[in-house]
This record gives sequence, C-alpha cells and structure tokens, in this order.
Amino acid sequence: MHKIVVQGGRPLNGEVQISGAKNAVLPILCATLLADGPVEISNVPHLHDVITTVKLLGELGAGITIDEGTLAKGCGISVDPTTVHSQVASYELVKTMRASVLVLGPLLARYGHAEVSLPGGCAIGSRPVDLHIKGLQALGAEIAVENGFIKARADRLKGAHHVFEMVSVGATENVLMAATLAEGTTVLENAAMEPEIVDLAECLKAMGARIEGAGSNRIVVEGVERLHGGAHSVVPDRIETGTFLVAAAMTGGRITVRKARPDTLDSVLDKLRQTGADIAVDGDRITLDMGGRRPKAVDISTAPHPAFPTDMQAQFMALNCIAEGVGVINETIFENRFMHVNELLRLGADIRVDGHTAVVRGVDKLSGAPVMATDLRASASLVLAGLVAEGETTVDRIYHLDRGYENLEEKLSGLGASIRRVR
Ligand SMILES: CC(=O)N[C@H]1[C@@H](OP(=O)(O)OP(=O)(O)OC[C@H]2O[C@@H](n3ccc(=O)[nH]c3=O)[C@H](O)[C@@H]2O)O[C@H](CO)[C@@H](O)[C@@H]1O
Ligand SMILES: C=C(OP(=O)(O)O)C(=O)O
Repeated sequence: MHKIVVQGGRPLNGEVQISGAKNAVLPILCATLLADGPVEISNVPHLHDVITTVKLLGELGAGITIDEGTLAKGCGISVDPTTVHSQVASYELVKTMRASVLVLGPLLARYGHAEVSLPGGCAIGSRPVDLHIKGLQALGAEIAVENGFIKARADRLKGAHHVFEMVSVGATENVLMAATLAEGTTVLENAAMEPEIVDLAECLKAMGARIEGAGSNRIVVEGVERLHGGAHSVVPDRIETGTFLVAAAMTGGRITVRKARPDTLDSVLDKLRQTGADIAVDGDRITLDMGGRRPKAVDISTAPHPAFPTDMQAQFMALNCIAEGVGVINETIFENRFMHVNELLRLGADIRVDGHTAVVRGVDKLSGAPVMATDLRASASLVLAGLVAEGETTVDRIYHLDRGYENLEEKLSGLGASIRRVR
C-alpha cells in the first residue's frame, strides 16, 4: 500500500496547472451512454475514479479508446456506446464509486430499462438515492428496489414538471440526463446549480440535447428522439484549484494556478481573502500571495453552490488549525464529514466537535506524525497539514487521494514542497 511522506516547513512558490474536474468527468462519461455515436471527452484527469467509470462502461459493452495524453494536457477518452449490450451495473463496481449510480438515468432513457446496484453509504455519510428515484418516477419510470438493486423500466420516459425536495447534485444529473431523451418538456425546479451540472449540460448539448437554465435552479429540457456523438472538454477542477490555493495560504507562499476557472470559485476565493491572502485573477490564472504571513482563521458553513462547497471543508479545517484565532466550521451536507478531525488532533491541532459544528482554535505549530486518510478530501487536508507541521508526516491509505487528485505529490513538489510517495 502506498503512503505519502511530507516534510513540513517549506513555503509553496511557483505555478501549477489544474486538471479536469473529477466531479464533472464522471457524470459526463455516464452521459455518453445516451448517444448513438462516439463521444470524445478531452481534458480528462488521470484518476482512479475515471478508471473505475471506464471499467463500468466497458462492462456494459461500450467501446473505449484512451489517448493517454500528458499530464499537462490530460487524457482523451472516446466512448462508443453503440456496442452496449448490458444495462446492469454490478455491486462490485458501484460499491467502490458512488458516481456509478449515474448510469441509471442514461441507461433507462436510452434502453427502456436498467438495473443499478444501490451504492450504499461511505465514510462521509449515508448517501441515499431516493431523490434520483423520485425524479425518474416523475418522468414515468417504474422503479423497484430489490435485492440491493434499483430496477427501473419505462417504454419511453415522458417530460414532467418536477420539484426536487432538496438540492442534490447527483439526482439533478441523473434526471437531467434521462430527460434529454424523454418525450416532451421537462422542467426541473430546485435543481443543483454546481458548475459540474453546467459542464454536463454543455456536453449533452454537444450531443444534440436541448437544455436551458443549467447553472440556475430551474432547468428546462426539450426531449429529443436521439442524441448523436460529439466532443467535449472537461471543466477545470475547482476543488483541486482550491486545495492548492489553501496549501499556498497555509505555508505563507505565493503560487499561480493555471488553466483554472476562477468564476466557479467565488465563495472559496472570498474565504481565502478573509484569511489575509492577496488574490489576483487574470483570465484562467489565479495568483495567491500570502507574503509569509500567518493566515487568519475563518468561519465556514457548507451548502449547495454557489455557497461554500463541502468538498473544500476539510482543507479549510487544516488551514484553521494553524491560523491566528478561532474558526467555526459548520458542515450541513454530510452527517459524518469530520473524519479528518481525529487525525488532525494527532498532529497537535485544537479542535472541538459538537454535532455538525467544529470549533478550531489555531495553534502556533503542528508536529509531524503518522496519520491515516479516511476519505478523499480528508486525505487532502492531512497532506496540507503535513506541509506546515514540524518534521515528518506520513499519510497512510492514500488510495482515497488517488480517486480525486491527479499527481498531487508531483504537483506539490513542483511548487517546492518536500513530499514523496513510498510503498
Ligand atoms: C449539494 C452538494 O454539496 N452536493 C455535494 C455531493 O454531491 P452528491 O451528488 O454526492 O450528493 P447530493 O448533492 O445528492 O447530496 C446532497 C444532500 O442530499 C442528500 N440526498 C441526496 C440524494 C438523495 O437521493 N437523497 C438525499 O437525501 C444527501 O444525503 C446530502 O445530504 O457530494 C459531492 C462529493 O462530495 C459534492 O461534489 C457535491 O457538491
Ligand atoms: C466525496 C467526494 O466524491 P464522491 O462523491 O465521489 O465520494 C468528493 O469529490 O469530495
């Protein structure tokens, strides 16, 4: 098993290029199932979750061509869905990656039936899919949950007016994809507004879908008879961007991230400015300069976009650990997304958790120790803490990190961090 070893104490300096977004590419790969010709996806990050999704599409029978590309360019994946012969997503794959449930809407809409294993919960929370099911039922699907599978059927889905009970990124994606091939107009209200939904809609439009309003809470879809092949480049990863910027702020450094999408990061950049960082945006570049200063603690409350993203909560918790003052962190999306707290405590942090709230009192210094990654962003927070801790920090179970960060240690080394991967 791989581990990451970080020697703390070096300010980050230099430039780093941002990869395509994990949370955009996974639904987009699932959306290719809707087409009746090959779809070419570029700026695909080299991530374990991408490999899992490609495996899943392959199991369904899709033809996959991968152009490995380079780290600087991302890879290109061409999916030919015309050879799909199975509409069953197995537990083996779905359990390792919850995004697999996003094949449900496309398979149902395209083939009239689908069986997808229930994803179950994970370290950060219970992660139900009832909103996905209700949304597809609103489009006329008959759905039964049996033997651990969601079994869905519909001769042809019918457009409908559907109001999501609560904002769900995954449910919005599943129902949006299904609606593209439904008969008539679908109006989705209380839809999620995340940039990854906009990117998915852009890809669907490149395949011939008729969608308006993606990025707002009301999405209107005019169903079409068929979607054709197309090409799409994946939006830059806002969470990877934010993670590097937090790393620079914590270490008192100055970095520029290239090929980013600053307009997807308003709430994160606002919080970084509150820590005392100077931030300059120039096209697709963001420069953060901390000028050797210690960051000030910030209060965070996670909520659906455009509010502060839950996927950046753990990283800001790490920042608060060494900041000046006290920061209060309120996690409203996932019930168990504080798994990093006990590991940060091992590095000398001062954190008190009461339900969904963590009160973090900044300490003068953290000290390196062996810690264990429990989920994707928790792992990132431990690497960030390691960058400022005195001595050596070893982060174990970094397979979580490989699900969502492309070459994190290479990119951080390029910025001057002392970090390496060991077996
Ligand atoms: C709104 C939000 O911030 N969503 C995040 C969520 O997306 P993801 O799509 O995984 O989760 P959802 O947006 O669906 O979940 C939002 C909330 O709705 C609840 N829920 C969801 C679906 C459902 O059928 N029933 C139900 O009750 C969840 O338990 C959660 O409390 O995790 C991703 C990975 O960390 C993030 O990138 C997304 O930004
Ligand atoms: C938790 C995350 O992803 P997933 O929903 O794939 O587990 C994440 O991107 O932070």
